[in-house]
Amino acid sequence: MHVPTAVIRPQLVIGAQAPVPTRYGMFEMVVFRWGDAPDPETGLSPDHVALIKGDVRGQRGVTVRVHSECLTSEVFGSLKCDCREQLEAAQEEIARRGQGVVLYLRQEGRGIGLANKIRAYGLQARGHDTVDANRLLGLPDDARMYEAAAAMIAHLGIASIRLLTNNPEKIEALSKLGVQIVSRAPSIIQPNPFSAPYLDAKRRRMGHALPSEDLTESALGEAIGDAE
Ligand SMILES: Nc1nc2c(ncn2[C@@H]2O[C@H](COP(=O)(O)OP(=O)(O)OP(=O)(O)O)[C@@H](O)[C@H]2O)c(=O)[nH]1
Repeated sequence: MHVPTAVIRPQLVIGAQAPVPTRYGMFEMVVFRWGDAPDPETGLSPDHVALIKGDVRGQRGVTVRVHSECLTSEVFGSLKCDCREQLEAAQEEIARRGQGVVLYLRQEGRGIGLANKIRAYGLQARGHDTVDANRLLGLPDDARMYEAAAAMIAHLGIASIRLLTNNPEKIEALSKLGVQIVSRAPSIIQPNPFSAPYLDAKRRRMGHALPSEDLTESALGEAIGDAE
């Protein structure tokens, strides 16, 4: 699918496009530039990515994963969260269906930036959960914005989406921005002993639609079982 180079809105510009072979098959990668320059406070890059499979223009119910950057898991293999596995599962599913889009948004650490996220990890290492760690730093629980995602969906001409997410705020934010969401599909990753407290906090404190069992106990139980 060719996406014409254009200044779409004052804030959104298509920078580049090329096919990229991935371990899940071939995707078309389109880079969108959002805003003029990295935020001087956070250093956040305005470059977002659409990883496209198949023809999505004018299509309804296109499978879309709106995914926020997580350097720790996606580059370094951190086990503290489910981000990397969610991204991989989305690519895998989209490849299997032969149609869909991953929108990869450069808003690390739920929008607080990498340094703040690592500060928050320092507090989590001392027993605070993901929400309290942000608050102790004087930062919002979730600082993400989805204007760029909505503009990218509009530019790709996608009529409506089937969104892969467990996060009700993501659904609400995208809907408010005019994205037509026809259905939601869960993105459930089996917890490991390090991610279990984080997934549990996402469920209890951030309202994510995750299994209601005590994830910490079950993951720790499994890990203990494995070690025996
Ligand atoms: N501040 C903070 N950010 C985190 C932590 N763990 C992961 N993240 C960030 O959380 C974000 C997760 O993004 P997504 O997977 O797109 O969204 P989500 O809110 O988990 O919702 P889903 O669509 O259900 O996956 C990424 O930006 C990660 O970098 C943490 O402990 N603290």
